[in-house]
Amino acid sequence: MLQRFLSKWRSYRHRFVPWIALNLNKNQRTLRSVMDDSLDKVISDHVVQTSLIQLFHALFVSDLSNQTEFLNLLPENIQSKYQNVLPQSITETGNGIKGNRVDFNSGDAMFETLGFSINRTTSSLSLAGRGVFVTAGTVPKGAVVSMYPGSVYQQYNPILFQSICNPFIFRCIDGVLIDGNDKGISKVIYRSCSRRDRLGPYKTSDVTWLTESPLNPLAVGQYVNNCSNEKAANVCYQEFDVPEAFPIELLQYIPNANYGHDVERPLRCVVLVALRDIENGEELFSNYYTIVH
Ligand SMILES: C[S@@+](CC[C@H](N)C(=O)[O-])C[C@H]1O[C@@H](n2cnc3c(N)ncnc32)[C@H](O)[C@@H]1O
Repeated sequence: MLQRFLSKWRSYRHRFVPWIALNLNKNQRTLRSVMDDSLDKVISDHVVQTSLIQLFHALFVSDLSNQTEFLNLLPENIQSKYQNVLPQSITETGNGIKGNRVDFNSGDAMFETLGFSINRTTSSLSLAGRGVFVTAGTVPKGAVVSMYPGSVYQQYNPILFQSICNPFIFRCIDGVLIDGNDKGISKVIYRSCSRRDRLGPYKTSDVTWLTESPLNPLAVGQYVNNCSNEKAANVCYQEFDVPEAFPIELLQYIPNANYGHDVERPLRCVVLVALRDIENGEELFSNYYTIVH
């Protein structure tokens, strides 16, 4: 009996630990099955990376006047990438760049770059709290539509206290956990890990997903609700490890930070990918269970 339970438990590689524990025998029709770990990804890492860089670049450029101090500290070859896109209110002084505040709207940057916007509001499911909706444009099939923010725990990191009554613990296919709770102890831990990992003046992660107005508008994926028999999944989760070559000036929009200070592998992110075209006004639904056979 115990053996059967353990083997079933191990085959649930993905998603929400407490939710799965409570619903193991319910709603079998909402299970997602993949035949092998390697078949879990529906788009390539290259496509994920290109799409994130495209959006983060737009966020950086539309906020350039607030980035001047940071930009001035970057190597010249990186600074020169932004010379052509400096807004008019920014004036060059020698090698450095000085500027006045320009209005910054990350939602606009998202719409202009990706062709859609998303936001959190009351779910269309009763008693499900908030959910994430497409609020402008259409999300094309295969697009990165959201990111799952939070502290990243390796299998050997302790997470007991943070996980008590916490519905936001996401389990990756390899057992890495991401705590996307924006309240309580989870919030305090994320802030301190993010601050710890700064490379001098360079932020390596974003903390604004802990607020109602994240700088990176994709970083609301922890609010996506589970599909049901009536509402099929229109997005799925996919792991993405941030490569070393990721532009340093854009790391500030990554909504994840390692819990441990000595992690030797690349930073884990999780993105949500559209399984079909998703129209303006539709709520995003994922699949909280994935079975790997
Ligand atoms: C990761 S959170 C999602 C965000 C949540 N809706 C909120 O506003 O905090 C997971 C929790 O959302 C709720 N939830 C998700 N999908 C649901 C569904 N299909 N029906 C009812 N509740 C759901 C459950 O309370 C679950 O523990």
